[in-house]
Amino acid sequence: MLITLEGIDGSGKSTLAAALRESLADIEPIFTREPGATWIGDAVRRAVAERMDPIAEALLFVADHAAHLDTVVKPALAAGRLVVSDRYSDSRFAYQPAVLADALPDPLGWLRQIHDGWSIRPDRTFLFVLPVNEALARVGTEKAREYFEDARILEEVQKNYLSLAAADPARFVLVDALLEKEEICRFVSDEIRQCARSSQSRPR
Ligand SMILES: Nc1ncnc2c1ncn2[C@@H]1O[C@H](COP(=O)(O)OP(=O)(O)OP(=O)(O)O)[C@@H](O)[C@H]1O
Ligand SMILES: Cc1cn([C@H]2C[C@H](O)[C@@H](COP(=O)(O)O)O2)c(=O)[nH]c1=O
Repeated sequence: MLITLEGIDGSGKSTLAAALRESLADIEPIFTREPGATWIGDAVRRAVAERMDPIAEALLFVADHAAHLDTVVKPALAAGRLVVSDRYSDSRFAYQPAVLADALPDPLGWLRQIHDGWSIRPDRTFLFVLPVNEALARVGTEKAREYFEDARILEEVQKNYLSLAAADPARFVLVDALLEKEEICRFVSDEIRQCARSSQSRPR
């Protein structure tokens, strides 16, 4: 089973992933992330840091996804493991249209087409939702900000995420990211366990 965690920068995904390592230890999930599960992830981070052309940047994110599926996700699913990915294809569908609007007539359509036929659809996606100003306050100003960590871009990204969730309510579960970390972890752990039980009892 494939679980993904999505949401704007600073919404609490990595914090939850760390907490799930303990709360789901008995079912031994594989924890992974995009970008960064492969060396292509390093190239993506460089592209973001250098503000590369948005089409080149989008294609690097897609290349990272393909390598991530090949080296981590597919082998783990084939072995019957639960996979939890901190960011996945919905990050592309929410972020890249916010920076590709001037480059392409239909960025989301283009991105969906590129993923068609080979990507794997998650079984459940937890979407962390919180006000952009709170997310930016959490990210802080100590480290140099990536260009995505900007109020205007993140407002657009969050709007895109909410549209994706509205179009696919059977897959998306909205998480109130303003709740206490412990409460979020309890809620998501329970949902994942429930989802794992129902996928085991479903006829194959
Ligand atoms: N529920 C919460 N309440 C208050 N603060 C939180 C909560 N969850 C996470 N934080 C804090 O917010 C900051 C950002 O959290 P985190 O790094 O988990 O976000 P993220 O979604 O993984 O961000 P990014 O996508 O930029 O990597 C951290 O300092 C973390 O301790
Ligand atoms: C997978 C993916 C990520 N991004 C953006 C989102 C973040 O601003 C950065 C890096 O991710 P991190 O969780 O902060 O480490 O990249 C994106 O624009 N498109 C994607 O597909």
